[in-house]
Amino acid sequence: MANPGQKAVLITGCSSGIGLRMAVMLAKDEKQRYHVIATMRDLKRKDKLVEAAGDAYGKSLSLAVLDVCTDESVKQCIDGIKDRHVDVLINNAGIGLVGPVESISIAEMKSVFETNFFGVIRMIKEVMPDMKKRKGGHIIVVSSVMGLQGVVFNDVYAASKFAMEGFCECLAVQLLKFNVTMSMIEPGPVHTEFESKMIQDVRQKEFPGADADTVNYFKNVYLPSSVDIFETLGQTPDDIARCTKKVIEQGSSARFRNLTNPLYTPIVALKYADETGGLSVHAFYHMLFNLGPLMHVSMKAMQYLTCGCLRSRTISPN
Ligand SMILES: NC(=O)C1=CN([C@@H]2O[C@H](COP(=O)(O)OP(=O)(O)OC[C@H]3O[C@@H](n4cnc5c(N)ncnc54)[C@H](OP(=O)(O)O)[C@@H]3O)[C@@H](O)[C@H]2O)C=CC1
Ligand SMILES: CC1=C(/C=C/C(C)=C/C=C/C(C)=C/C=O)C(C)(C)CCC1
Repeated sequence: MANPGQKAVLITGCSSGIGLRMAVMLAKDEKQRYHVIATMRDLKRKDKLVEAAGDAYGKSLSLAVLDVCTDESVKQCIDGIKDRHVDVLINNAGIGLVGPVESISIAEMKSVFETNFFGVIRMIKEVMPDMKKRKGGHIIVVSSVMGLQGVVFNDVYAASKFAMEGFCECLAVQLLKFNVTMSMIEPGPVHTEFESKMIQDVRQKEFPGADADTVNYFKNVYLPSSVDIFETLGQTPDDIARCTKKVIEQGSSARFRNLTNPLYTPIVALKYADETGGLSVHAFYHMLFNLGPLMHVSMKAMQYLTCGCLRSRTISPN
């Protein structure tokens, strides 16, 4: 339970990655400003979190079960919190999906939306009415740069994040009237289980329904480039946790969109440099299919050309 003066912070998806590091960092806040309700869908996966939390476990960090895909689970978790009082809701739980669209079933696509889109909405619907009544609160959503700029072969994942961006962009305006702040965290590639699950998943699949050329472009052109991007630009989950802590500290003056990776910002900026989409579609095509190994160099060049002005538009983890 939060002590007087402490903020109650509820985080979804704390069994690994970004959610786990956010929970630990906030629970170990030097000024003890937060009580963290770290949630996960399966408490059998709690050991890594409990170990990382150390002394904070049972004091400034408590655990609860929460599956964002189930109405009852969400309601039960929020009902279990004293006065249902959540000051900061961090929607972090999410799943990835890559591959040729032809080989992905509609059921698989729906399960991505069920977690990444409806999961967030389910949480917001449960917590927001109390925040509006209290005239205060902060809703944070871990979106992605892929919620702002699509990446080839990530069609469904990007769509689920775009959907959330649209939803939250609408809601942010209404919430302002109730003194409730909405902030999106927009990481680029981050080294977590998200990356290892993606690689493992691709190794197991045979991509039925997709033609040989498409499978070849996916496996032999996209995947090596994606691995390269993770190696060149990848951030740590601690970087994202630090950015998110800053956003919480900024409270009602926090920005709506918070890009965490200045090295990825030029890629997102292409869209705003040419709103017709011509520039981004053709630049991505060129980078992927024409540059190959030289993509590395061209990304570096783009970063040098754009570094100063764009870096000031990201939230720095340092
Ligand atoms: N890693 C990256 O490159 C990037 C990630 N993101 C976003 O960051 C967020 C966190 O991902 P990340 O830490 O990287 O990946 P991880 O796979 O390490 O963590 C995802 C977390 O979400 C949980 N989760 C999945 N489904 C549900 C569910 N139905 N209910 C509750 N929890 C669930 C997982 O729990 P379980 O252990 O039970 O599966 C896990 O704790 C996601 O929203 C992702 O889209 C954004 C940009 C880049
Ligand atoms: C930028 C870029 C590429 C890949 C980007 C990747 C792989 C981004 C991953 C982002 C993640 C993992 C976000 C999670 O939410 C390509 C297509 C290789 C080439 C064209 C330029």
